[in-house]
Amino acid sequence: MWQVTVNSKLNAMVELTEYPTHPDPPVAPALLVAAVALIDGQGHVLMHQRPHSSVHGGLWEFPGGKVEAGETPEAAAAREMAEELGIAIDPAALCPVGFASGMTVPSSTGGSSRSLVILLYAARQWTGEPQLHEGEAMAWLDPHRVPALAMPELDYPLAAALIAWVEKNLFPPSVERR
Ligand SMILES: Nc1nc2c([nH]c(=O)n2[C@H]2C[C@H](O)[C@@H](COP(=O)(O)OP(=O)(O)OP(=O)(O)O)O2)c(=O)[nH]1
Repeated sequence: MWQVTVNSKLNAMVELTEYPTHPDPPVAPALLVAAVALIDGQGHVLMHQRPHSSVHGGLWEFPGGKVEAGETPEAAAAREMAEELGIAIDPAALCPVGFASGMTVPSSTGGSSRSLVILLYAARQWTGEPQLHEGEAMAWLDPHRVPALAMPELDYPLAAALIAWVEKNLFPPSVERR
């Protein structure tokens, strides 16, 4: 009788271990976004207003976008600068400033929310004059004014990281001022 009880408990444990009856739902990998704080000779940062038709439409952001499969975040940031602003930027000239992590807002077409990580880089060297290709507007601002903008939630910690970064003048000496 004792043996039978032990065996049935063991069987139950094996069953629980090998055949979970309530598996966790699959979790989509985090969406990785690379964004850039372009800093001009006056120490102003370029902020970009998202297209009204997009997620967070009309809010201000650091220009950038999703890292695509097979791309490094730096290469993605450089590609987005060309697509959104028409400037060429050397991925090696991007300096990491900080990151923010949260969840995406569900899309208006019904997509569900997923994990989102935004990497913020700073740059003060690029080729060409930034022009508006996709957004509603752009503006050069003292970084201390950025937190007063209407932005997606994750941009507030990114703005705080940028302010701390510029106050400490953390650009490596090799990255020359524009
Ligand atoms: N680029 C950028 N995206 C941001 C910021 N803050 C923030 O929450 N996001 C979110 C909005 C989106 O969920 C996601 C980036 O999407 P995106 O629409 O800019 O990316 P993308 O250019 O690759 O867009 P698409 O080609 O898929 O249309 O990150 C920010 O400061 N810059």
